[in-house]
Amino acid sequence: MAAAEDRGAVATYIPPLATIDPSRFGLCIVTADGAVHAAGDAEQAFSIQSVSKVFALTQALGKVGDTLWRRVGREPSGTPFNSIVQLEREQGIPRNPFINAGALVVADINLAGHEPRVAIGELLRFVRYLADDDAITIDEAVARAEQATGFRNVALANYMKAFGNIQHAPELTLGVYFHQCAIAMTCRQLAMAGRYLMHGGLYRPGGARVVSAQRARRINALMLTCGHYDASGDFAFRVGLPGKSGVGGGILAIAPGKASIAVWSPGLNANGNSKLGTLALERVAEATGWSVFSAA
Ligand SMILES: NC(=O)CC[C@H](N)C(=O)O
Repeated sequence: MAAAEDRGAVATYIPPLATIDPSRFGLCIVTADGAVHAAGDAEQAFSIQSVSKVFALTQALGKVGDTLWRRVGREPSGTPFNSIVQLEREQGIPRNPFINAGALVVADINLAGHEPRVAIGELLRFVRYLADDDAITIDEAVARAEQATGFRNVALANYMKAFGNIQHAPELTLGVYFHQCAIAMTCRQLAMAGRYLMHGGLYRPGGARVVSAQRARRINALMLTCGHYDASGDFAFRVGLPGKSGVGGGILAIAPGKASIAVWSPGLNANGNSKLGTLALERVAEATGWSVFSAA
């Protein structure tokens, strides 16, 4: 197949991300039988950014169950990841847990009256467990940079606080959010961490239950409909898999019952999703027939 020339542009609004080499590309596929297929820079750690919203949502649902949906919607937003416009009309209830506003409410739920480091530590332990890898860390430089430059997120948190949908001091909730975005993982670690979503909520076939089958199904549904913001429709059209992107250039995609796939290429398209990563997933889905809309 032809090599893709245009890799998109790296995110520059978070300064450390601006320095990442756009020519990097990694792919890892963990299939249902546990086999791991890695290619390119699959062992290189990158900032998972908004991919963390999947794990944070799973953690928050574990804490408060379906009462979470009183504070966060389940509809695609049709707006960019950092948009504020719907919040005024919709009384501070974000459309879904994968736009920044929704992820901030999820972070507020995970904070649960503790110090931010408690919630962060809990999420990091959860991700390490899912990936079966204690080497996963948080990139403090990225977290600090987001804290220093994340004015839109500060605005979102304060705006929702005014509606009563942020319960802690906004700076504490933001601290949780910025640190979860700064988790660094390799494609291998990310694909491993996504296994519970391919196995109907199980750690591995016959293994421990991470979430109920219903919850895994619902998280996958949200990834399909909302995981790529205002490009979620296009991602479903081209790839046909539940997926969650991040501005670090990573995407986690799930083929239920078949595979957990992580791809990383730092160059982004206009919607802030990995350009080459999306193309790679499109080709993987085409070659394997894994689209959830396939007849097979
Ligand atoms: N889409 C993303 O990955 C955005 C995450 C980033 N930390 C932000 O809040 O802006």
